[in-house]
Amino acid sequence: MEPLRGHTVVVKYGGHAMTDDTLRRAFAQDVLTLYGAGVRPVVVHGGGPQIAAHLDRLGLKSDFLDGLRVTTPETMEVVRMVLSGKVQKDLVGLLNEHGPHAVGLSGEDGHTLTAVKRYAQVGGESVDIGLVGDVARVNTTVVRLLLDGGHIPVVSSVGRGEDGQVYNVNADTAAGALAAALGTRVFVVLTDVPGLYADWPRSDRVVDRIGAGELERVLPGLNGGMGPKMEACLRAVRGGVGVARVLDGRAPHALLDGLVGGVGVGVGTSVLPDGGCRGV
Ligand SMILES: Nc1ncnc2c1ncn2[C@@H]1O[C@H](COP(=O)(O)OP(=O)(O)O)[C@@H](O)[C@H]1O
Ligand SMILES: CC(=O)N[C@@H](CCC(=O)OP(=O)(O)O)C(=O)O
Repeated sequence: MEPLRGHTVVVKYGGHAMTDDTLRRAFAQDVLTLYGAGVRPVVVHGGGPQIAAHLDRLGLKSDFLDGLRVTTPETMEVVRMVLSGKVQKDLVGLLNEHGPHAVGLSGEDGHTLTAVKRYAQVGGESVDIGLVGDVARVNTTVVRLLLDGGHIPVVSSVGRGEDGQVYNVNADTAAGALAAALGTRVFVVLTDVPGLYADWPRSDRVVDRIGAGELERVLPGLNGGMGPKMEACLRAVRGGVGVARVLDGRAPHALLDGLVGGVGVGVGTSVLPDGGCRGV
């Protein structure tokens, strides 16, 4: 952990690690261990399954295109409520069981994430998927204020457009953009697979490490949730992040084990910047 002392680490928290109670607690412990060791964690959380469950309860259907949820104004209300009002608050509560460490904010707050409408790319065509946003700009003022005040920022991936509209931003995208804006040494993405499969679905061999140039070449061929995830990693390392690590959040303490183990020890997939690894 020593190489990370005093450094900011952005962690995208999602997948199974978020729905299983034992894994949730292990994740919170890991974040607090990092914090206790002088690392400055920032958590950006997902919540796709929780949004789906709530939409279902309300009898609203939702589809995904290009790994992104088609978001009507009605869906957007649910996304905002579930992410900022439920998932974020539950996580902050868990992190604050032993002290007033974590503070929740949405990308809307303090113009942290300025969003711009994003279209899905399907078969070479741009398709309108409603109120889905990409991150056009990040304002790190509030996140830095919280970090400098000794807090753990917990950020929901909802953005505000310059048109005043609220946008649903994929959480991987939001996390990668925030990591790049903060210029962190490491960006960690917890997910439900061991890493990037080299030849999915034909094989489940995991890519140990991949350079930004190579990732850029394979990115258009990635589908499902892996597209936005790897795009976020690419954006992070191209934006100055030292290394992006995709780790299997189904393993308890994946975050701490991954960071302590370091790059290239067969844990998950590491995305390296063009000039080589500058992180752990
Ligand atoms: N090349 C690939 N490598 C790994 N997973 C892939 C790949 N292509 C598609 N996938 C799918 O992407 C999923 C991960 O994305 P997603 O479900 O959005 O994760 P999360 O919930 O962690 O954000 C995997 O469970 C897998 O089914
Ligand atoms: C545009 C878009 O797809 N937004 C996502 C936001 C939440 C998210 O990304 O959650 P996970 O990380 O758990 O998938 C959604 O509506 O599901």
